[in-house]
Amino acid sequence: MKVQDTLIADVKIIQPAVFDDERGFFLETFQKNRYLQALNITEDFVQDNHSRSVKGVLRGLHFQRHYPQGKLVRVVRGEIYDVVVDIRPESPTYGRWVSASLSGINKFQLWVPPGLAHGFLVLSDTADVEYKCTAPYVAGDEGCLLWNDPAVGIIWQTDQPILSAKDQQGKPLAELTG
Ligand SMILES: Cc1cn([C@H]2C[C@H](O)[C@@H](COP(=O)(O)OP(=O)(O)O[C@H]3O[C@@H](C)C(=O)[C@@H](O)[C@H]3O)O2)c(=O)[nH]c1=O
Repeated sequence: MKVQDTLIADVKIIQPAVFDDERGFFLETFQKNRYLQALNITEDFVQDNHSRSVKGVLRGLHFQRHYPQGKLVRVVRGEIYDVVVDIRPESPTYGRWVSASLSGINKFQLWVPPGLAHGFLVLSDTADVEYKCTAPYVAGDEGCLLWNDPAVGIIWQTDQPILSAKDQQGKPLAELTG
């Protein structure tokens, strides 16, 4: 596998080794020792998630305040524009964002370290997204950064995404702390 750095030091794009043959393909989507070492992950994964969304859905930008989750994200079918925002006030890249195109075709993965905000826009007719988390979901601990906060300036590929009621109430970066 190849691990690509991004401008947020801890956020990595992973290109797994894919073995194609006449039957189809095979890949390892996680292997504990290799991934923990390559991504500098110190915690175990304790939860796996799967969501399906239709084209134009934007989920995010989510984080948990007291129980931050590291997330290893991949797309089984379809394509997403996956985005991470550094919301750690003490970080040298505070307020910066990075993106990656993840699809069932490229099989790329994105490592989102604990404490950052994560979200994605669905580019294909539907997208099945699976991700491993280093901490369990804690309802009520969730925070939501406003997807189009001008202070962050994410370049999305739509200006009218389909949002949940919760995600329409996301907060600007400046209001997340305190
Ligand atoms: C995230 C989550 C949701 N749920 C429930 C709560 C709710 O009834 C329903 C849908 O929840 P949400 O609308 O929060 O789902 P969703 O918008 O897909 O939330 C996810 O978005 C992406 C971008 C992330 O990074 C994830 O960590 C998570 O926050 O599923 C769980 O039971 N466990 C979970 O881990």
